[in-house]
Amino acid sequence: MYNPIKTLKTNTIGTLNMLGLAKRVGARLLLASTSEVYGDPEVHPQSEDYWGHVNPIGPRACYDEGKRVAETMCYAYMKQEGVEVRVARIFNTFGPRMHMNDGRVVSNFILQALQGEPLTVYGSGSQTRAFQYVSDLVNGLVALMNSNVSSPVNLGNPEEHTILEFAQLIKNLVGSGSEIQFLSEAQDDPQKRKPDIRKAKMMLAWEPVVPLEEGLNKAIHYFRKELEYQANNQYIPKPKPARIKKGRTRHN
Ligand SMILES: O=C(O)[C@H]1O[C@H](OP(=O)(O)OP(=O)(O)OC[C@H]2O[C@@H](n3ccc(=O)[nH]c3=O)[C@H](O)[C@@H]2O)[C@H](O)[C@@H](O)[C@@H]1O
Repeated sequence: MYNPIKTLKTNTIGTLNMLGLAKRVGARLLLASTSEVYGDPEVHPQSEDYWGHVNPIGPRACYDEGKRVAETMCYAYMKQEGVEVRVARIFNTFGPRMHMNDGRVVSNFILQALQGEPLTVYGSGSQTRAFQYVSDLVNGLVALMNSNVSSPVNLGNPEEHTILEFAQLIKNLVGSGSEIQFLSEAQDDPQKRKPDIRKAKMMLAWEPVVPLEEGLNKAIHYFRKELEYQANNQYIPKPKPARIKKGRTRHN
């Protein structure tokens, strides 16, 4: 996490401000919550009624607890002030136009594979994740906002892989000769994660439709183009033309 305190402020004060605004203008509020509210789960797959297993003082705490209190605030405003809320618990998502260098696994592995660098697996790589393509998520968010479901809903793709399998898959799709490098494991890294999406299926008639490989190929295509663009286009800042007042000459 780049800036834990700003992360905490955005999730708490930011959500509080938005709930206040929603109350004033009578808007329906969508909270982009996260699978991280389940922490390092002791229940698998994770359904919405699981309360989670979060270390409140660990390195992920400002994000996880920030999102948990954001959910708490949503339901306080709903009960006390009648604000309409929709809460999506978003599981790992990827796709074109994701940030190249945010350090998450999809962007890291694709960039490493494209550049012939080692793919950095933290720990043994036996931890699991399930990745959904961005357009599936967007369809789920639209369905949720248009529904009358005010309780939290998981949005994710239940196809689960180990991180090592995932590294090998990306390496193959890129056609890369990169090695796989094992680094020390991340502290408090959730060991298993997979959404139970029965609620979204039943109440929103939603489920992911984009197969993992198809989505990854689109993301790889995007990253390849970005790298080419960056290699061919150095950004050279041009000074703004001096604004000279009429009738007066500027002497520097
Ligand atoms: O989408 C989610 O639910 C959450 O996913 C991420 O958390 P995380 O699942 O840990 O995502 P990554 O940082 O992409 O890591 C996934 C796994 O890959 C591993 N990893 C990551 C990067 C890397 O270079 N190598 C590597 O092995 C991590 O240790 C972890 O086990 C984000 O940090 C959260 O913002 C988000 O809410």
